[in-house]
Amino acid sequence: MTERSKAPRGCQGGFQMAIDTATDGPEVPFMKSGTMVPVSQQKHLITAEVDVVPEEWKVSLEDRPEVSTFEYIDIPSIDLSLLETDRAELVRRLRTTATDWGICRLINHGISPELMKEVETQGMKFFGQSSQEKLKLLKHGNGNAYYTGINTEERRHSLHWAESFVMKFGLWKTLDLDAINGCTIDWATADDNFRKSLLEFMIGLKSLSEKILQLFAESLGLKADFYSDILESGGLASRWNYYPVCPEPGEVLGAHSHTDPNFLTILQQDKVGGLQVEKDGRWYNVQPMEGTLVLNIGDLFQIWTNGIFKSVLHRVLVNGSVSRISVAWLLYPRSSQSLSPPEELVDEKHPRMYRELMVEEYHQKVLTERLARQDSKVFNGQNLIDSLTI
Ligand SMILES: O=C(O)CCC(=O)C(=O)O
Ligand SMILES: [Fe+2]
Repeated sequence: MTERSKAPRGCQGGFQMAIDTATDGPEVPFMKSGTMVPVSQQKHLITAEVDVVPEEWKVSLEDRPEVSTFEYIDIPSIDLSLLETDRAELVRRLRTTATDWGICRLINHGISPELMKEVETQGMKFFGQSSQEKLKLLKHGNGNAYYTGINTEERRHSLHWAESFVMKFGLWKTLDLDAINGCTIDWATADDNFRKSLLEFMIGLKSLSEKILQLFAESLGLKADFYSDILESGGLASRWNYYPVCPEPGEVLGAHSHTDPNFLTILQQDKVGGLQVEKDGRWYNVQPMEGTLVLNIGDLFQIWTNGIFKSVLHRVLVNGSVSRISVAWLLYPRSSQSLSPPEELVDEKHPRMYRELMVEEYHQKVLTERLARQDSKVFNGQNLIDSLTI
């Protein structure tokens, strides 16, 4: 094994498998025949280099965003400074948000504007590299850091107008500079100062997550530390998304509608906008607001709360004049975590909704489902969750 292909500590076994499903996100890893074509034999089309959108990349008519029909309703904003002044109100708001929307904007979350700026700047530098440089980072085997942004002629479904860079940092408890070095070793524009900033960012993210997990537990009437083990034996990954300027923005999507198959996602987006969420059958824009983060509930959280919290369906529109970047931080419980809801969430009025399963099994199902799909629709976790209903 060469130095470069060494896996960062902690990224092994069942956890690795679990993390694979979610970090691939909206990406659908199948080819025409249902088998993967080796990367060396694929005909690459780099999204950013395409002038005329090929027909097969276009989304079907019923999935095309009709911009003129959007209503303006903002997603809820949650101000975490309420922690000091009115904790009960904060808990109440978080519960309503997670139940009604599955998504909110976090204000006063504790991560500094300077660190957020650094993440955005470095992300732009990464995607600004030449295609040649980025193609060196295509996924080979079980890599813990890889680039996706190529589309191949073999694919049948309409493709995402996006490039991504995924890093699987491993377990929270072993998250240190070594883990970051392992994931960024081939990131040519990254330097040690940036790696230190990334570690600082993740420390901030952990402290924010600790607070959020406690508040969510309280909002459900559970012990405050009910979810705390996630920040010990669970893990963290991130997906850096780049949406190049698109010559025909109304005909493609940056990400097709999907739910996140992990537990919780914390998203940083730049000021461009494009993220939309579904609520009661309608799509709403998630307006960017400088310095804030977006928090969204994933599939595992919905199952674990007996369906009280909602894994939100979302998608990304692209635009014709400016590129966009976002960074999604993905939280996972350990693979062997049972998703049976605690007894406090089950009673006669609220019987168990889903059959018994563990994180690992859910992620296996996601992988199987993704590999099996041959039509133009991208995998939607809500259908899979529905299939678990008792
Ligand atoms: O770019 C965005 O705003 C959302 C990205 C997303 O949904 C994802 O990475 O799962
Ligand atoms: Fe997502």
